[in-house]
Amino acid sequence: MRLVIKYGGTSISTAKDIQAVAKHLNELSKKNHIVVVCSATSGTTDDLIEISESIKKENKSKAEQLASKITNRHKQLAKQTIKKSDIRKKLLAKFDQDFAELIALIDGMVLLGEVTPRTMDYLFSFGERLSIKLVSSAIDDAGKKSIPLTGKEVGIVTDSNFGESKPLIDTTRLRVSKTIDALFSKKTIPVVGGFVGADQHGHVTTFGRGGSDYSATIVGSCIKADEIWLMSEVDGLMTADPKIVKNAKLLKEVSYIEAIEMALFGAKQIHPRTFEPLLTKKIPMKIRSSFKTKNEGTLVSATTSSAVKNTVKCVSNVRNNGLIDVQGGSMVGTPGTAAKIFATLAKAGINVMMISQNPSESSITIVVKNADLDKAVSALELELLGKIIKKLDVTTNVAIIALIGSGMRGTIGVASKVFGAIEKNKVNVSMITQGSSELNLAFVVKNSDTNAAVRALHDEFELDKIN
Ligand SMILES: Nc1ncnc2c1ncn2[C@@H]1O[C@H](COP(=O)(O)OP(=O)(O)O)[C@@H](O)[C@H]1O
Ligand SMILES: N[C@@H](CC(=O)OP(=O)(O)O)C(=O)O
Repeated sequence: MRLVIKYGGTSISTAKDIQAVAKHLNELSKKNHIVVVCSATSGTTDDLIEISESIKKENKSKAEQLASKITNRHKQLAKQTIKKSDIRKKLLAKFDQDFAELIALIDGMVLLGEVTPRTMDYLFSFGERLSIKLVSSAIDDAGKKSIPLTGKEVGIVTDSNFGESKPLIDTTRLRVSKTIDALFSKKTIPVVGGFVGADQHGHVTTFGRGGSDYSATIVGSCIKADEIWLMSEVDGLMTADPKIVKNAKLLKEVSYIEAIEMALFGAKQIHPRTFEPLLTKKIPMKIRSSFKTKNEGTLVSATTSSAVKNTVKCVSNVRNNGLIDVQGGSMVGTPGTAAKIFATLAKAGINVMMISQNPSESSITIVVKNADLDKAVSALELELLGKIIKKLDVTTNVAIIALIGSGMRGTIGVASKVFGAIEKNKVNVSMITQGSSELNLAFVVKNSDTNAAVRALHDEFELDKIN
């Protein structure tokens, strides 16, 4: 089989885990052609983001401090993970080159006072540059031939939308399949850095947070993989975040459309575009535990043969959003109002997570990420306030709670069950929507009510008894 196996940061953050991953890959490579895709080690991308924040605040010493934290963590991991001294020495020497470049980059950014989306993507790419070398060296150490490749080196070509790029899929397919086929014929295991690509001019780009999942499916579709596995600390897709609901159950099978809804509403922090490359080729994906390798995890495919007849399969949540209530008398019966609002937000590059319009048409409520709130409000204020909009009310720190499951389609009484359970828990709901496909029912609560709402719904729909 041709397999693409992606490891999240949580699977490659201790020497013991990296050694276990290398051993597992060694076994798998005896019968399969494998491509490994790695995220940065846990916390590294967050540290790199903090470096960019420190540079913006002209705090160079904080940025350098964070860079040495990353350096020390990786050197320590290299020393603990790699047993053969020649492999370890080579790895440490390569790390030294990367660290020198990271410090030079910080110097340059501070000197120019330049923290543009392009320089940020270049900075953020260091996490995966380091992790692929570590994992590839561990595979060599375990006795197999391997090579680390950044997204750019493997041939992932994207547009120049830094921070949220998309692949130019035909160019990417040509380049990636050529690189990987050549390595397969030399029995070398490619370890590809997730999250990162490069535009047509060779400038490093990223896919946005969680983007390594997307890298795995892009590579998988380019090489016509038989299966793609996403390995992480959890057993698979669960009926709710196991960190919130202790008795959350593993979902054995879900369809692509259900998985897309789950990703959009925060389940397992999967990148929302992850499933796109799989839809036409119908490549099955498994979401599995990197620690319990015998477990099958969750199968995500075009159809589910599953016996799971539950109306609802998952209660997911996305915290840290902002709610904007757009009001204005002249919006009533004025065609094109909603279009103008969304065009304004789209022009400002804002991703709208949820929308609802009050039946009297006098207000439209929009949910965006907290991080986009400032930009969204100022765009609406500049372009539309005093014209079609009379007033903007803003609430920060809200969470979206979503119930997901294709069985909800046409099922009567789901909403009343939901709001009955929520009311019993004294949680206040500020906005409700149902997707036209009836695959989800989503509503907004205060961040601080998230756990109570998720647990109440998990109990109400008896998801701990899902089969
Ligand atoms: N429905 C869900 N099923 C499984 N995990 C979930 C779900 N919702 C949230 N999670 C969380 O997703 C996390 C795993 O995703 P992620 O952090 O992306 O892993 P990695 O970095 O290893 O790829 C877990 O820590 C888990 O708490
Ligand atoms: N390192 C990137 C990409 C990624 O996908 O990470 P993870 O698989 O650990 O969520 C991030 O933190 O966003």
